[in-house]
Amino acid sequence: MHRLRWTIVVPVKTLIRAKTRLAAAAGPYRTDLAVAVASDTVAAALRCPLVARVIVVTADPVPAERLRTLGAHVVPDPDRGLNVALRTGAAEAVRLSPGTPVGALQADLPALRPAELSVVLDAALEFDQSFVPDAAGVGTTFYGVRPGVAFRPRFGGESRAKHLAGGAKELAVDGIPSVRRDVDTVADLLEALALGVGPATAALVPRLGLDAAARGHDG
Ligand SMILES: Nc1nc2c(ncn2[C@@H]2O[C@H](COP(=O)(O)OP(=O)(O)OP(=O)(O)O)[C@@H](O)[C@H]2O)c(=O)[nH]1
Ligand SMILES: C=C(OP(=O)(O)O)C(=O)O
Repeated sequence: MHRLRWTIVVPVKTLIRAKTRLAAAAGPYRTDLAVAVASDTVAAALRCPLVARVIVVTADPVPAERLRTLGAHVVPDPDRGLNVALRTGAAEAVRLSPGTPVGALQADLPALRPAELSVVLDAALEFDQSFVPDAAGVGTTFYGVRPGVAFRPRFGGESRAKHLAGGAKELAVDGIPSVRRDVDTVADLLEALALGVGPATAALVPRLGLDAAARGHDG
């Protein structure tokens, strides 16, 4: 059966405020790590056959340039919070390709597998609004809508409950660990490494103090 291809909106925080929970482990490489995980996320999304376009929303010129080079379309972030950034990206998606489904994907999924994203996007076409909970079962890593349905992301904090309350369908979570593995802490990063991260994150990992951090407070 013919399947619609998606526009995926990826929000990328200004680097000076990014990945603060990994600051102790990453030290001077904190901003490099934020760019690396976003690069691996965007590159994997662009390799997914059900993705027609990736729109990055950021106010920061450094990830903007890097992610544009990978093939993303970049739009400026109005800097009024994550959900405003996502709605800005979704409005651009509708402007560029009316009638296509639009999804929001967190930027910190360095183990993302294109085939697992395909499973999610295929399932998401069955529902007006749907989402994937993060690995902890508290937050959200993907939220999407069918063409013509209002795009109402509710990311931030306990967003799994917020998306359920907003009427979005929680998609089946089996077999998609790479879509759910967001990386906020050292423990998350170690789990992503066990799944297998993309090349940008893999290149940076030897420089991070992961062994010390895993033994210490943040693990
Ligand atoms: N464009 C944009 N992206 C945001 C904003 N706030 C958060 N994000 C993105 O949303 C996702 C989740 O962000 P957070 O967990 O809040 O922040 P983080 O930088 O990953 O980590 P912490 O600093 O440790 O909270 C990441 O993809 C961020 O890049 C925002 O105001 N604008
Ligand atoms: C913003 C969210 O994620 P994080 O856990 O990265 O803060 C969220 O899950 O809604």
